[in-house]
Amino acid sequence: MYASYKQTEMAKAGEDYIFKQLFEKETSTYTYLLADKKTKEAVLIDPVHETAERDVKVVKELGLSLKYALNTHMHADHITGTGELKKLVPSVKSVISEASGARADVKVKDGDTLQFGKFKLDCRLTPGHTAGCMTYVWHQKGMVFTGDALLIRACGRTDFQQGSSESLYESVHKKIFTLPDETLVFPGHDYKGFTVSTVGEEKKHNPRLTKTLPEFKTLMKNLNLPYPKKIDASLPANMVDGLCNLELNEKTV
Ligand SMILES: N[C@@H](CCC(=O)N[C@@H](CSS)C(=O)NCC(=O)O)C(=O)O
Repeated sequence: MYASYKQTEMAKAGEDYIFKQLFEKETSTYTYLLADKKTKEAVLIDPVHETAERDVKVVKELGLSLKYALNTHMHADHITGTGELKKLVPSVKSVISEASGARADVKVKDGDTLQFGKFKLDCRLTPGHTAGCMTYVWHQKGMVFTGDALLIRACGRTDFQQGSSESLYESVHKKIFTLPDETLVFPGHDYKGFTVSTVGEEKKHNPRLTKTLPEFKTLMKNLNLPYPKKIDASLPANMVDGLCNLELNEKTV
């Protein structure tokens, strides 16, 4: 039984935070908005270029101040919205892992934290889908944003961008499955209509990650997925925050 989106929405009512799961239909991508209700500081995780204006509208309607726009990794299927967001809200800082090799205002490493209001996101490097995949853990609210490392009842493919099924298996088992079972899992995509899972559910029912490592490696080798339709445009654009002409203030935290 899945923890439902409604349940997540209900959990926030009357509390100290805002959480929204937003969807981009063409590439089935989830963008997440998290905010401190009191200080109004907010972050977006995995915004998409085409829906950046929608995201800014929501941020403004809720009276929030967008501090960071985070990428979990260098996406191959869509252009990130972080560059477009920086145009619309110039104070926003884009974030990606240092290991991704991509440009951003803030480059994070394993163990770094990102603060918004009284809240913190813990950065956990989870390579495998790409070498620079970062999972963001919101311990205070028992949520984890897994990007494409762990999908609901699936996981990210490992056949390009320095993908490695062995690394992915280790990343998920050591960095995600070690979180408390009740932790809500919010992935970067869903292609089947799922919105949220839990660590406990995925540990028990994920048809890929419950296999042994040799079985997992064989399974991943034989996925035979077609390349994402937008890969040729996405990879070069995402090296530079989704745009080619932005001033970036690169730094590490
Ligand atoms: N058809 C989509 C791409 C679908 C795809 O390959 N998704 C990736 C994540 S985005 S690179 C993936 O890892 N999928 C795993 C799976 O099991 O589906 C498109 O053309 O954009």
